[in-house]
Amino acid sequence: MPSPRSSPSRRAAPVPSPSRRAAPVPSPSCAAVALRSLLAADLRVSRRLGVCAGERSAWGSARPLLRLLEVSGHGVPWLAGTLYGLGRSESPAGREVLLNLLFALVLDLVLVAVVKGLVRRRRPTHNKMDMFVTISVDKYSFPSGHATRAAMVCRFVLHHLVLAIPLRVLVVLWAIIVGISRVMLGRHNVTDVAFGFIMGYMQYNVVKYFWLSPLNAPALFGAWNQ
Ligand SMILES: CC(C)=CCC/C(C)=C/CC/C(C)=C/COP(=O)(O)O
Repeated sequence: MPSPRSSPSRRAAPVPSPSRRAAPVPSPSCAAVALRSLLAADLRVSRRLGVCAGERSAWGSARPLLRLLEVSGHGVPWLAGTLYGLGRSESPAGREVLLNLLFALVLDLVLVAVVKGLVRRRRPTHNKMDMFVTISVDKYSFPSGHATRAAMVCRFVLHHLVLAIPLRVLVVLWAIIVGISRVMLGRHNVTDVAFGFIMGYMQYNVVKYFWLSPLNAPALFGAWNQ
């Protein structure tokens, strides 16, 4: 007669030899716990604020307006507008500013793509991926490219265009609203936008440091000014 199989519960547990005992699991550091709590709160708050994430969301009827704002901070219209301005500009000073704006916009696209590719944070699950023209890294959400561009362009415009105070206020408001709309549309979490604003603000410092002028890039301007 075959002998009955012993059930797993009846089997004697193997006793690990002292040398093979599992190493104690280190408890997470305070910083790791704080970061995890911040990210959990970020997800919770961002989901609540995503009131225009879909047509059926609480403020779904405002979605077309926010999508218009999305286009206003998108890379394509900014690049196209700057190239168009460069082609039409007749003053050397205007060309210098526009050439540096072009440099700033390309720098922004590259830096955002690098950080998105390194961090690889997925967009919020409530986001509907119906964005106007995206590149592969745009499946990731950290940082918000719209927030970096809005903050950088805002600083650029305030430094290089002579504008009346109401217009200056409007430029700042536009940048802030573009950032907020990213969370309302469900495209981003709050931390993506907050970091995007900081990164865009600092990117302008890079543009200022490497400012292209006829003195440091004579070949670039010489060909043009002939
Ligand atoms: C010439 C060339 C490669 C242009 C690329 C312009 C382009 C597709 C930019 C992407 C803009 C975009 C969808 C950024 C994503 O913004 P988030 O705020 O959603 O991160």
